[in-house]
Amino acid sequence: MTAAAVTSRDAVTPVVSTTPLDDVPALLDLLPAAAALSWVRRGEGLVGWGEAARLEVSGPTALAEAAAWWEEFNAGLDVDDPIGVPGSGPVAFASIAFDPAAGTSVFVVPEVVVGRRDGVAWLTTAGGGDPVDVLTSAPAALPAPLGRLRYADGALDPASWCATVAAAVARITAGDLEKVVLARDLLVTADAPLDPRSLLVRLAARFPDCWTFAVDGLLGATPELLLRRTGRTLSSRVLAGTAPRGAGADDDRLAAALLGSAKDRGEHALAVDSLVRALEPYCSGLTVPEEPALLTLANVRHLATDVTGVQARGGAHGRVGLLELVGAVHPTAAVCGTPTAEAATLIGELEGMDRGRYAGPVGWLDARGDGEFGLALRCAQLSDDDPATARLFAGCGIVAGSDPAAELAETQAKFAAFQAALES
Ligand SMILES: C=C(O[C@@H]1C=C(C(=O)O)C=C[C@H]1O)C(=O)O
Repeated sequence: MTAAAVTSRDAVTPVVSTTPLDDVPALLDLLPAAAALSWVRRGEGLVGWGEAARLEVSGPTALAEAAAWWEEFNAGLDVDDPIGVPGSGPVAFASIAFDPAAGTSVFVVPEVVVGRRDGVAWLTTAGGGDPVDVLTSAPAALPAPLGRLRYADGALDPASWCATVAAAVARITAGDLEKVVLARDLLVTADAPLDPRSLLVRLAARFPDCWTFAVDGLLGATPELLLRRTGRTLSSRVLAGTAPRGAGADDDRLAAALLGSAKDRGEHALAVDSLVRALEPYCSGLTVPEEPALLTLANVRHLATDVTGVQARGGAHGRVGLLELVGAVHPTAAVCGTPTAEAATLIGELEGMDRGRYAGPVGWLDARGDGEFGLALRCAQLSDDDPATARLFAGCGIVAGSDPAAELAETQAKFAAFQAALES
């Protein structure tokens, strides 16, 4: 575990201070070009920049270590938070590895956070950040045009990836497992550095129903909410089962076919079951709709189930924190498979790439234990070494009835979400 100390200009107790704001421009427009942090949907949420503290953590106890670090960080603060809503006061943005035991998870406490919730806006500064002029100093110059974009295959070319899907279907048919989510990556290089702020603005405009996120160079707009905690209320939006969009009446036909598809309904049920089974022990009540709904996005349509629960008081699970809950529910069968262990092993065997933080939980948490974590999907990891390059990710659930060519097309439709932001 590596943790940067909380910075404080005068080495006294670090102060975290929240101030109400009357008039705030669009949150994403405030972001500086570098080190953007974001969790925004329909103009509300949080953006941040600067680093008051940072934790990078990996290993079998990564999330427990992160929870202890966050608690310790907050214990040492002098907090002034007259607003007291989820996301005001001290906040950490987090991007957790798909496999937290093997990959690196990143937690960042920004120096500056601007938030908006139910129309109320605020500014929080931490670790010596100067609130004065913070909003007027943030905007940067317009980025250079990206020029020509060059794409290259990631770990597997399309034909090899289709062969891995066929191999997975064979393993499922043989009875080794029920479902596995297989992903692939695509490399993109532009003529000029990729500008996180303009990518986020375009993603948010095209995907208003998604959460537009950025943490430590992982940027995207995810439609899937792994877990939100507000007080004792827990909520989740589970997605699995995907169809392409069509034109005119064709689109309606595709929507009806998705709702009626036994293959997609089965795939979806496995994802909902995995979430519900993991969450149930922590809840005094859980509401699970019997039928999935359709979630229609610009590039694809999903089967969606919104689950809500009330976290139990008292007992062994009464004081469980948000990070522990996130660790308990992740990975659901929406991004891993069923059974979880067999699916995770098969992913390691077949995918041929390191998922890093793709398909891991991404979001934020505050000092009260409220927070929101989505799954890092429809995203790209910007390169640390070359600011003009990024790695895009897309995956799909494979079950007995999966057709490799259709799954490849599904990954292409999912890549298109980020590609539209690069190309517009
Ligand atoms: C794995 C991804 O998406 C997941 C897989 C889905 C599916 O297989 O139908 C749908 C939504 C997500 O849960 C991805 O977008 O990369």
